[in-house]
Amino acid sequence: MFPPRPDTVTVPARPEAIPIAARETALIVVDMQNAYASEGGYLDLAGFDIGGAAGVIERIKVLTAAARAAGVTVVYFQNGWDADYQEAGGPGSPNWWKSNALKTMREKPELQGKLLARGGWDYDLVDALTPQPGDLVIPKPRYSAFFNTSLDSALRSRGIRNLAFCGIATNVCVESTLRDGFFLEYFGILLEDACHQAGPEFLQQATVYNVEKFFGWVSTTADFCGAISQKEP
Ligand SMILES: NC(=O)N/C=C\C(=O)O
Repeated sequence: MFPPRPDTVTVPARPEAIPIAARETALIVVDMQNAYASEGGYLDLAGFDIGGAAGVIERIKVLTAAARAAGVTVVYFQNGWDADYQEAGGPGSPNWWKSNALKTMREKPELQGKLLARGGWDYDLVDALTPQPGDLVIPKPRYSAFFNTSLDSALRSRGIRNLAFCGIATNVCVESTLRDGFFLEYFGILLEDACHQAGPEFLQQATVYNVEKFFGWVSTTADFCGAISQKEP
């Protein structure tokens, strides 16, 4: 049990409820780009099932509205690189070997320049999730948003200590960023029904287990929105 704090609301979560203050909390919307959530985007073209994306978009709409109303900072990530893929790294980077977007473009040269390139449709956030004034949009070149980005400074300068995660993919960029946040002393909350995995369903369960047991807390859209909508005492 956390010691009681007078200025917090309590988010129902596993393994235990977690107290948060809205002004010390960010809703982290991971990579809700056409690449990850739209038919014809990178994940779809690379053969991943994006069937869960539509439901995730609907829940993120609810989360972002509740967060803004409660004074929780909304942060959108956009994953990808410059149009010439300099930032993706060449064969000297493990990213060049492991990125399924880069591999797909090497296998299908007609896609070259189309996947995850800044300025293109694949890189854009889905139309249904448009950042509003006051939201932050942070580009990121690797799975973890703490690497080579302004994220840590942006959070620390605002006094943010708690990160509630939604988006795609649970087992890649969501988990990578939540884990790195743990090492930087951020409290990570995975909103399990507002995330979707890249790959088989057991990967969603694996991340949920990892977070609940080792790296943070697991909650839901309804429980998080219910908690932040209460007035802090
Ligand atoms: N946003 C993500 O979780 N991305 C996963 C894979 C990739 O970007 O290749």
